[in-house]
Amino acid sequence: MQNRSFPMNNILIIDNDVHVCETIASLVIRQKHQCTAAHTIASGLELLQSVKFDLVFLDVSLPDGNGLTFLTRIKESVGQPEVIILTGKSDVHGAEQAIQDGAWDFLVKPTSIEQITLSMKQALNFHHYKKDQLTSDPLNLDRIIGESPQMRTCYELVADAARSDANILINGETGTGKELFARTIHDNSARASREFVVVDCASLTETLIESTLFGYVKGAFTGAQTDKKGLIPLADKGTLFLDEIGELPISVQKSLLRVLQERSYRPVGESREYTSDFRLIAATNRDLKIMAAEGDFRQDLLYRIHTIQFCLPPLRRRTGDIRELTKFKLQQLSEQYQLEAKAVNSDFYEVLNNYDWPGNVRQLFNVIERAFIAAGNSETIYLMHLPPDLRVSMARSNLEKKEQPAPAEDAPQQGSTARAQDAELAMDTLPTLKVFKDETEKKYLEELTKRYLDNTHECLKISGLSRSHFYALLKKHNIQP
Ligand SMILES: Nc1ncnc2c1ncn2[C@@H]1O[C@H](COP(=O)(O)OP(=O)(O)OP(=O)(O)O)[C@@H](O)[C@H]1O
Repeated sequence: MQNRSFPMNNILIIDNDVHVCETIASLVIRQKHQCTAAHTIASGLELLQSVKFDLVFLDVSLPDGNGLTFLTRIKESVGQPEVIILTGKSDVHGAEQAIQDGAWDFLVKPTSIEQITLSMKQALNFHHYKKDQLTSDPLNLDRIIGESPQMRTCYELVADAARSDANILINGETGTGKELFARTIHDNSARASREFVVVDCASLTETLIESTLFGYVKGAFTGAQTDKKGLIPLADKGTLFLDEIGELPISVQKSLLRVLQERSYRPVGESREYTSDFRLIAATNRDLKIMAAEGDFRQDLLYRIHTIQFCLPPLRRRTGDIRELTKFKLQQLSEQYQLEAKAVNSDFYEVLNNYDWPGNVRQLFNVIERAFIAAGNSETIYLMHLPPDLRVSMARSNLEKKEQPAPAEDAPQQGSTARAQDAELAMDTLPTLKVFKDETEKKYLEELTKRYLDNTHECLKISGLSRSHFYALLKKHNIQP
């Protein structure tokens, strides 16, 4: 990104500390920008409704509320400004979370003048760069639904990713759209006319890796009755998508690293080496940094795959998108089943918004489809058309939310599971988090496969897992499907 100077920008400071406002205002004016201060959230929001701001400095502890809770509304206001959070030491965790939700930066008070100036310049550069890009070369995001600020931040990264040839790592819980985003990057890139090749890393074993990735020639081994092209040559001039890279056995990671470094391969049974010019996108729902620290993922492979990295937000953190996603799915279903469009009863969305959606968009779409089918010829979908198991867990989760203080945003579970975990956590010696997570995951899968014996389809629907991820987990925990 070039460091350009821009005509006068319009900057808003929302902070109840008059001294902070004056310091920032004098800086802003020295840079020949225009500045306004508001000392409460309410007065700041009122200004944002009618005036186009390019940048907002936002305090966290304001007299009428926590500034972070208004981040979304601020980013959605008319000027779609960048936001720099001003925070005290005690709010740093929340501020870090805000960065994931689309804030540009956070500054811990007291902050140096240099730091404020640098952050402001970078945010304004980015703001104008983004606007230029949007007008010059719009992205095709036809298949992706969502206008929440979190999603808009992801679209900006998609734009960067599509214009570059850098390796990309997409993080996100199951069903958040990692594959959809990977395809969208490919479709918007210079490689769009070539193949998008999906490699299911969960199924790559040591014995399969070479033949799957590189292909083989006839007679290379028993059963090789014809030549077979591997996935790496298929991806030549296109994109290689490594799905669920966190499930890749450590023994296989070294071979993969070599291919990624050299971009060359030799089909099994061939003597010649070939090269393949592919662009790499990897996806995972696991924290590869933690895995690398624990020795479960190669550090060198991690460096290799994450030149650009972004994290897709879970649905529960962008409930504002649920309505559009539901409408999109209903429209798709009425075309698929050739039925009249169905409307949704008014309290339907409220219930959907209050649920935690562990399986994210995939789970939401499955639930909508089940409700659509259950509604039969009815023109309206009512709450009673939602799957009973989901209604029970939604009701339970609603009740518990009312009874308990709100859990931390990234608390992994809720409801009865959380209670069971609470009991386990009462033990004298705590296990490592990894051991605890693994044990809980195993118990969940054992219960799931016990309840829905022989019904993989149902297991996938309930858990919100993809088929390959489900089987990878069964393999990991040695559970018979
Ligand atoms: N923002 C979105 N707009 C429209 N559809 C979406 C969106 N996000 C996800 N989906 C849909 O949800 C389903 C799951 O998406 P996808 O397979 O890309 O998720 P994933 O993160 O790769 O899941 P997993 O980790 O389990 O493989 C797909 O049908 C996809 O089209």
